[in-house]
Amino acid sequence: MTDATTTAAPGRKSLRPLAFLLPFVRPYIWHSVGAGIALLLAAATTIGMGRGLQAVVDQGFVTSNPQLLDHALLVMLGVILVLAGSTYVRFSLVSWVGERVVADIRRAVFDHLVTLSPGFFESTRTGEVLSRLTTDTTLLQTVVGSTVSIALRNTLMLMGGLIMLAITSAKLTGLVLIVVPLVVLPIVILGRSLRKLSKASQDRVADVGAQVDETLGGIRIVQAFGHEAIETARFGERVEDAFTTAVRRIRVRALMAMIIISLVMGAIGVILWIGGHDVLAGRISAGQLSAFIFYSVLVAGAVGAISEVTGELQRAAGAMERLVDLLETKADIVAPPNPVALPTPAIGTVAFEGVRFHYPARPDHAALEGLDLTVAPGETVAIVGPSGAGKTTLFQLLLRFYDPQDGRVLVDGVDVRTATPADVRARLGIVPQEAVIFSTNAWENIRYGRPEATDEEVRAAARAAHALDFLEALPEGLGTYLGEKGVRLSGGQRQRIAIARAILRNPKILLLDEATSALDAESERGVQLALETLMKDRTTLIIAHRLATVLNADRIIVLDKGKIVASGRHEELIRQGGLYARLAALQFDAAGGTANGAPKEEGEAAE
Ligand SMILES: Nc1ncnc2c1ncn2[C@@H]1O[C@H](COP(=O)(O)OP(=O)(O)OP(=O)(O)O)[C@@H](O)[C@H]1O
Repeated sequence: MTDATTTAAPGRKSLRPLAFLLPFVRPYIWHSVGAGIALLLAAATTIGMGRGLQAVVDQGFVTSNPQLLDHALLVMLGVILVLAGSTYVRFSLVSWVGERVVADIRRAVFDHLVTLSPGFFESTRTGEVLSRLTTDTTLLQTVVGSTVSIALRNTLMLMGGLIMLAITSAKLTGLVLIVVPLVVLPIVILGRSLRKLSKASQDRVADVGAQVDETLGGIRIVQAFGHEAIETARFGERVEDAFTTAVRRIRVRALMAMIIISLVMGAIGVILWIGGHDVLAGRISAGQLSAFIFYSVLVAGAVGAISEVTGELQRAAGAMERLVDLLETKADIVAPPNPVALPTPAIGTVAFEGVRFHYPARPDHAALEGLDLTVAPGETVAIVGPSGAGKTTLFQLLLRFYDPQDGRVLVDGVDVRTATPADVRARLGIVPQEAVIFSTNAWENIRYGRPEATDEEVRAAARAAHALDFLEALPEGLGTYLGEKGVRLSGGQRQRIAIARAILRNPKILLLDEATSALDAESERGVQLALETLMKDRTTLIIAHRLATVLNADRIIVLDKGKIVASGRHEELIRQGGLYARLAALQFDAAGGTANGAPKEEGEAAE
């Protein structure tokens, strides 16, 4: 398939990425073969019609034979039936393959995307990935589902038409052949700039998508800061950019169509004039000239159609190139060839040994610097430290979203780099500061912790997380749709769902990032009780923001600039003075020691 289109269109090299479609088309080879046969049949029938026309003109009109006209009509009807039937078969098969291939590509790209490490998504905008999965794949669908077949059909018409032209009149065909390069040359030249403009145009559309994603994603902040007008103006600019780029592409495209039509039609006019003289001089028959015109129109139409779809093929080649880029992006975090099995049953130990780490985006800034930490099974370690100290980074390394540049991270005594990431993550449960809620109901959101859990287990987890009461009070109980990203829930409710999810997962090691946002006393108590249930009999690392948490911890470690600067129990550390005492005075109500331990500091999240 691809080979034929490559020969059909100029700019061979630029269409090469379309070859990556082949593995996706291969499973549906029989559909493609069927479509190919239908295509051949339709092309042959169309080409045959020229001969019929010649016969009717020469024998029907010139010899005034009405019977022959009747015959011609019957043949014509047969031809129309074959043409219609084969078009039906070709269209349905080709479109089916187009849709199927795109469905497969979308799945392949998405399947691959979810395996890429978070580092990739820091350097790639979600809007761009989104546009690749939607716009780029839709382009490919047009190509596989119609453009390729248009290009193929017209290539056949072009070749068949040229052969028939030569048979009908060698002299006139010679003239046509002089014209062809004249037509092809501008296509090649303009086609190149069209390709560049098409890519630019798609990039601008991706910008538009990215902006929508960002603005709507942060709509509350946009409105809270009164940035509507600024966002509107910025969006307006993006849209206008996309429009201007599209207009430049359209101009080149229109110019291309105009040049081609003038050249082709002009040439046909000249040929008609010469051919007309030949008929008058008796050198060829009227039927021959009719057939010649028929074939010329066919050939011109084919050249026109090919030039039309060339741009589309080139755009699709660009789209395929971008998709292949995505598909070929290697995940940074993969299982080693011979992964070490973690001990069973799980022990629940965690260790950092001389860990030095910087984020890929900031090679000059160490997020963790020679960090050593060992956590015993069942121990609760509270991590405190100023903002940016590296608390969250500890979790990211444990979950193996990144690998440290130096040192080792161990879970149950096994270096996480030597084990399968999924095995390591299966031992860990995480409750992030901002609970992630998916746009579905509570059943699905809690079951995220363990997809095979029964309804009863989900309810039990919700109960243990002190979430069952409020969930059952929703209009449709646990089946109530929670809104996109859980917008229909309060902050505390979202947290309790995240806790229920972790309870259901039942991990040996818990990673908790306490919310900084102040909750009302009732919600706070619910979350606190839920956490206590969750932490029972597990190793827990908790980024602490509440007094109750640090008071209950077996050990507190104080992190500053990626290093552990102190560790011990609350009273000890307060006695020592230093960073912890200062932090505690600021962050926890150390002096008053309120029962719920709500931080004095106001939370960042305004929800
Ligand atoms: N994805 C990232 N790319 C580059 N640098 C990062 C990234 N994430 C965090 N950092 C940097 O690494 C350092 C440690 O960040 P980390 O998120 O671990 O801090 P933290 O102690 O959890 O802070 P907070 O209490 O504010 O959440 C900071 O200096 C931060 O700017």
